[in-house]
Amino acid sequence: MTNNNGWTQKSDKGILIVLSGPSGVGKGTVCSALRQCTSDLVYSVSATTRSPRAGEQEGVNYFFKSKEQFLSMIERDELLEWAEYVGNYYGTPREFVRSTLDAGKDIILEIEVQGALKVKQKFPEGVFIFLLPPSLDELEQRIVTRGTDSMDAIRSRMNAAREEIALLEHYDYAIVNDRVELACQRIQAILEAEHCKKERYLPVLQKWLEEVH
Ligand SMILES: Nc1nc2c(ncn2[C@@H]2O[C@H](COP(=O)(O)OP(=O)(O)O)[C@@H](O)[C@H]2O)c(=O)[nH]1
Ligand SMILES: Nc1ncnc2c1ncn2[C@@H]1O[C@H](COP(=O)(O)OP(=O)(O)O)[C@@H](O)[C@H]1O
Repeated sequence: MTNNNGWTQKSDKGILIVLSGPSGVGKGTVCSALRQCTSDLVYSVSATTRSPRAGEQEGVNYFFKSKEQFLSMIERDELLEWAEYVGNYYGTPREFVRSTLDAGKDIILEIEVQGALKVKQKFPEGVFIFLLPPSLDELEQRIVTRGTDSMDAIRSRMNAAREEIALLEHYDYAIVNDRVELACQRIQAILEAEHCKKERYLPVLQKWLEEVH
């Protein structure tokens, strides 16, 4: 469970966490598990032109948009970042991220690498986590088992996966999703550590430093 490092005075801004990783690695599964055990983490819901999969809900999994609607969101500068991925557009609504961070709450963005790099330019203080599969064979197996993609789409996603993993160096942390609960625990451990960074408590720590000098 994330905490506030035992201080009563909370750092003003929430932490922005970006979780990326190849299609099928288990980002969605790990995020759902995190949702259940980390109540104080807010999830950014993206806009996409991709069609809904069975069971996906508007406003919960994505805001499903036509290409025209998506392009006008770009034009109105409503997206913090956006990217084209395997033939569809995906983007992060900007206002929700801003208001969540301003309210002092942590927010997690589950987005692909190109978008993550754009976010890093705007929020270098964000925490960038890359989720890896135990192996590429296991990754392909997971996409096949999920049963949502055609053979062509699986090939495209595996090609995209290789390109994405090549950009791992831009991330702060690499986590292997061998078992969902372990991957979850690792992300929680990262959040705990980030909450203890001294930079987040400078006004409080300043008083301590004045007392000890
Ligand atoms: N740049 C960007 N990527 C996103 C966004 N939302 C989702 N994605 C990424 O788009 C990719 C495809 O997502 P999706 O079609 O749901 O497939 P899945 O991740 O294989 O289940 C994944 O890597 C997502 O993390 C977004 O708002 N911006
Ligand atoms: N640690 C894991 N071990 C085995 N299977 C997993 C694991 N994590 C996720 N999966 C399975 O892999 C498939 C892809 O997971 P999903 O969350 O849809 O990936 P992503 O959101 O990264 O595309 C799903 O069928 C899911 O149940």
